[in-house]
Amino acid sequence: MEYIVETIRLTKTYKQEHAVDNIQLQIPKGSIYGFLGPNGAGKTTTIRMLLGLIKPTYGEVMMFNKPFLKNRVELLGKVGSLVENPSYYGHLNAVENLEVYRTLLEVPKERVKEVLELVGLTYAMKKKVKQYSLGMKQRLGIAIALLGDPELLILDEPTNGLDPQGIQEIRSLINELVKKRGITILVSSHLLAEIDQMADYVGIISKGKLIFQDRIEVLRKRATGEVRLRVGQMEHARKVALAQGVPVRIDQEQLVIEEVDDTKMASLITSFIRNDIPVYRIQDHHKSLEDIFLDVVRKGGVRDVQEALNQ
Ligand SMILES: Nc1ncnc2c1ncn2[C@@H]1O[C@H](COP(=O)(O)OP(=O)(O)OP(=O)(O)O)[C@@H](O)[C@H]1O
Repeated sequence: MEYIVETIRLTKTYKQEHAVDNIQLQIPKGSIYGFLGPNGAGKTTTIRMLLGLIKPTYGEVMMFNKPFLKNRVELLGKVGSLVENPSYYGHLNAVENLEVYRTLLEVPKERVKEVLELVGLTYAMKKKVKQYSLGMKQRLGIAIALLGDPELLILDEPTNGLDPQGIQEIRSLINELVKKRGITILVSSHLLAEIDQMADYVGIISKGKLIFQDRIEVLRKRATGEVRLRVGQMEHARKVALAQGVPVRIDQEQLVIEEVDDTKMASLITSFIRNDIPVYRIQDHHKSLEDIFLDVVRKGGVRDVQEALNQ
């Protein structure tokens, strides 16, 4: 597998606190890599190191198979980024704003129109940016990031603060960029649902540690189902189930059974009835990715990830 970005034991320490702790990111070429973690987990610090905005305390960033620090100027020429709020001049319109960056990057004049088209802002290109909505400002930020025709686009929480329509627009834009232009995108978020809808790879960071990294399907596959029963005489019911060889646990006053086939379920219910255990409710419960993510983050360790995913 070809990786556009690979970090080797990347670490950033502030006053002995690990903001980023020994992480090995692997971002495959042509992927949308969702970098997921709760606020304060270390996403922005990692991204800042990837872009050379801050220096790692330890470890290394490899980009396009080259050490970042020794090839910084060349490598940054292939990267576009939107980190925190995009900087623009409110009293200028989108074309004028883009022109400022275009001159700095020394790219052809036509590029301004192309990127406006790409992010869907052509219709508002003559409007002063201070009159833009937050979503439009974010799209302008992405347009600026795209000016240099990057091979890698790094977006730090691009949907933060947007309304559902704005979020949807940014999401389609990201998907389109990968499909049409074949670029690689690293996009961070603290919302799993968002990453789930656009990323094909996911890295989960919690308290500075990368606690999961793989294709998003791997995470999804582990979202196995369970059956939840509300019964009387909970402890008695648990013993009856165990005696039948059905592993169960008690959670929130419910009996929880992992994937169990219909025959086994039927005989379990029959046993409950024979034992005078009332069965009030039976529910099929599919663990959502959000449940898994929260489990993983709450437990926050590599061994625990497996545990949480297998639960
Ligand atoms: N310049 C700094 N000095 C001291 N501590 C810092 C500094 N920058 C970040 N931190 C700490 O590092 C940790 C990770 O912060 P970071 O901003 O990378 O998290 P994040 O995942 O991007 O969260 P958010 O989405 O809230 O920005 C936090 O505990 C933060 O307080």
